[in-house]
Amino acid sequence: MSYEEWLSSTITDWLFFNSWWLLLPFIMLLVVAAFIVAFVLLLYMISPLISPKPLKLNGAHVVVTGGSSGIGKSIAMECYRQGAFITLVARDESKLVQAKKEVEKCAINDKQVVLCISVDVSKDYRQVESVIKQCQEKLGPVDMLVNCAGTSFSGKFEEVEVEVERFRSLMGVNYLGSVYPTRAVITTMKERRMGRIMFVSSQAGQIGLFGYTAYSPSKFALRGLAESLQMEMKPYNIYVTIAYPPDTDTPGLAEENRTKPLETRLISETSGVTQPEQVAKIVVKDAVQGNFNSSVGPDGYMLSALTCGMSPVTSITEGLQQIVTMGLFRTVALLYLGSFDSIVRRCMIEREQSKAADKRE
Ligand SMILES: NC(=O)C1=CN([C@@H]2O[C@H](COP(=O)(O)OP(=O)(O)OC[C@H]3O[C@@H](n4cnc5c(N)ncnc54)[C@H](OP(=O)(O)O)[C@@H]3O)[C@@H](O)[C@H]2O)C=CC1
Ligand SMILES: CCCCCCCCCCCCCCCC(=O)[C@@H](N)CO
Repeated sequence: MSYEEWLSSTITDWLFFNSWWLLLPFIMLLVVAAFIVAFVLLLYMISPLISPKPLKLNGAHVVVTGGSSGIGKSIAMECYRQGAFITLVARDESKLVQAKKEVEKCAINDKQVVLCISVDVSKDYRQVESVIKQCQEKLGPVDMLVNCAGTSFSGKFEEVEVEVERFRSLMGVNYLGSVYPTRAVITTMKERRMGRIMFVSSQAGQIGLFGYTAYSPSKFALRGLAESLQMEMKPYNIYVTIAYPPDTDTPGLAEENRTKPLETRLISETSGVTQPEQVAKIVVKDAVQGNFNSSVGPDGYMLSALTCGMSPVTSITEGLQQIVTMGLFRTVALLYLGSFDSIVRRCMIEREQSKAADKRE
C-alpha cells in the first residue's frame, strides 16, 4: 500500500467509523449562538455611545404649548415638581391664569417661576417667534419645548358636521402649531448645543381609525417632522421625542366625545382611558432621557414596536425588543384589525336595520 492509498483509506475509515459529523449541525448551532451572544454583548458595550445624556430639569426652562389644560397642564406640573421654570402657552387667558395657580402648587423651591403667554401657535409665525423671544428674555434660553397644543375631532368622513374646513384647521393647529414654536426655539438650541423637543402625537398617529380621517393625518404628520428633525439635530446634541398617548381623561377628550361615532368609541375602548398625570410622568421621563419614542400602556408599547419603521433608537434594549417582537405583534395586530372591521360591519348593519324599521312604522 502506497502512502497515498494508506492516507485516503485512513481518512475514509475515520469519516465513516467515527460519526462525529453527525454532531456538525449542533456544532454549527453553537457557533451561531456564540456569535449572537458576542454581538449582543458588543452592542451593550457600545450602548452608552448611542444613549443621550439625561437633561437636568432642575433650573431648566420648559415651554409647554397647550399648557393650560389636560395633558399639557399635567406635563407642566410634572416638570415643575422636578424644579423647572415653566412658560405656559395657550390662547384663553383666564384658563392660563387658573393653570398657573395649579402649577405653582407643585413648586419645590421658592425661586421657581411660571410665565403665561397668550398666543395662537398656529396662525402667524412672526407672532410665535416674538413671544418665544420674550419668554427667553425673562426665563433664559429654552431647554425643553413641549408641543402639546392641539385639538381633536371625530366624525365620519362625509358627514355634514365634518365641514371640509375641519381638515385644514386640524392640520393647522396640530401640525403647523408644532412646527412654529419648534422653529422659534431651534436656533438658540443649536447654538447652545443642547435641548429637547417633544411632540405630542397620539395612538391615532400610529394607526388610522374609523372617525379620525381629519385628526389622524395631522398626528401622522408629526412623525415625519420628528424623524427628519431628529436626524438634523442629533449632531447638535438636541433630542426629539414623539409621544403617542391613548385616550386620556381631559377636557379635550370630553369635547371630542360629543361627536364621536359609535364605531370610534368601541374601537378606542381597546386601549382604555388613561389619566393625564400618568401620561405626563411617562412622556417627561422619556424626553429627559432623550428617547425618540414615548408610549403609554401595553397597547402603546405594542403599537410602537410594531410601527417603529425607520425611526431612530436610543437604547440597545429598545432595538433588540423591536427585532424580537415584531412578528409576534403583527400577528396580534391582525387579530385586532379583524375585530375592528367586524365592529364597523356590525354598526353598519344595525344602523340599516333600525332605518328600515323606522320606515316601516
Ligand atoms: N386627550 C386625549 O385623549 C389625547 C390627546 N392627545 C393630544 O394631546 C394634546 C392635548 O390634548 P388634551 O389635553 O386632551 O386637550 P385640551 O383640549 O384639554 O387642551 C388643549 C390645550 O391646547 C391649547 N390650544 C388649543 N389650540 C391652540 C392654539 N391654536 N394655540 C395655542 N394653544 C392652543 C388649549 O388652550 P386654548 O384653547 O386656550 O388655546 C389647551 O391648553 C393634543 O394635541 C391632543 O391631540 C393625544 C392623545 C390622546
Ligand atoms: C399589536 C397591536 C396592538 C393594537 C392596539 C390598538 C389599539 C387601538 C386604540 C386606538 C385608540 C386611539 C386613541 C386616540 C386618542 C386621541 O388622540 C384622541 N382621543 C384625542 O382626543
